[in-house]
Amino acid sequence: MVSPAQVPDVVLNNGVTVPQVGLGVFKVPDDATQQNVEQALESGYRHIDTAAGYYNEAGVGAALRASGLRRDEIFVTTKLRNGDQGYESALQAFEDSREELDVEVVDLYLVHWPVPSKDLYVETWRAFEKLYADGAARAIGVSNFLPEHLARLLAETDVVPAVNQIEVHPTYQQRATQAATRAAGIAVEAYSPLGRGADLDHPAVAAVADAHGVTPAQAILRWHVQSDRIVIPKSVDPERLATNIDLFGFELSPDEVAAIDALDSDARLGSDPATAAFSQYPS
Ligand SMILES: NC(=O)C1=CN([C@@H]2O[C@H](COP(=O)(O)OP(=O)(O)OC[C@H]3O[C@@H](n4cnc5c(N)ncnc54)[C@H](OP(=O)(O)O)[C@@H]3O)[C@@H](O)[C@H]2O)C=CC1
Ligand SMILES: O=C(O)C(=O)[C@@H](O)[C@H](O)C(=O)CO
Repeated sequence: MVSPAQVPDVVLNNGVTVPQVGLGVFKVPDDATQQNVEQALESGYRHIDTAAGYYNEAGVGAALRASGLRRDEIFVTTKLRNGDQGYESALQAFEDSREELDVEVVDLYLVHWPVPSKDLYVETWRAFEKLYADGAARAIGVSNFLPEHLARLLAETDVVPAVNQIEVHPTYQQRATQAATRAAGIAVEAYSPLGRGADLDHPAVAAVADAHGVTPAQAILRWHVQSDRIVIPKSVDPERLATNIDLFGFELSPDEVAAIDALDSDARLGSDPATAAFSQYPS
């Protein structure tokens, strides 16, 4: 087990701190989520990333209650479903998430996707600003926001997002979006940080992993950590779960970081934020 104290905190632009490595639970069925999160907490994780659209917030909440840890020892992120964008509907959806999670306060609440075709993300952000002002969310942020979406939010609203959670892995690095995010003082959080497993077999990754006697996943996750990104790998395998956070006993050289940087090849795995418009309600 990694001691939670070994995992560095990232200080967000409002002073709230978040453990740099967290557990993502996308695609973990609700009835398996409690066990997954409990195992993660035992392995040293203190940061969990879920979403209303993952339909497993209740499992996360059950693990929080069963853990015996104080609520303020675990950082919980959840996200607004695309179909709930809009001022009143976002406020109601937040209440629903709070109930599912069984928490008073959400640590980080994200607008899951911009859905520009609906043109509701500015109005939605106003609701997020209210939740933040009320203290119901300790930090508010966005996900899948491209530079143009960030620019509009910055121009038309008051609270600068604390986080932009975007797809980043060795073969898809979104450098322009990372740069625009950081330029606005917003932390970059990498989702699908292992390329959903697809980047693990790359020979350049294997070479770095072999040099340090670690797994390819550890090599990639250490690359994220040294590149100042918050990172939220998913694993339901207890051994992989444990090693994915065991990143603080080795360090990549600048050449090794550069070797992984060089794998960028525009290999997006997820949806395109410029056009994605799915509602995230079960069909
Ligand atoms: N905001 C957004 O739009 C999005 C957010 N996310 C968030 O990011 C999180 C992580 O992204 P995700 O897409 O799940 O992909 P990841 O890059 O985290 O990859 C997960 C896959 O890699 C496997 N894996 C994990 N660790 C290892 C390891 N050490 N060795 C070999 N295989 C491994 C997992 O299998 P196994 O479980 O069997 O170990 C799973 O198949 C999500 O769970 C979610 O919280 C993800 C997508 C979009
Ligand atoms: O995992 C997420 O957080 C996502 O938003 C997406 O992966 C989404 O749910 C999806 O699968 C779109 O194709």
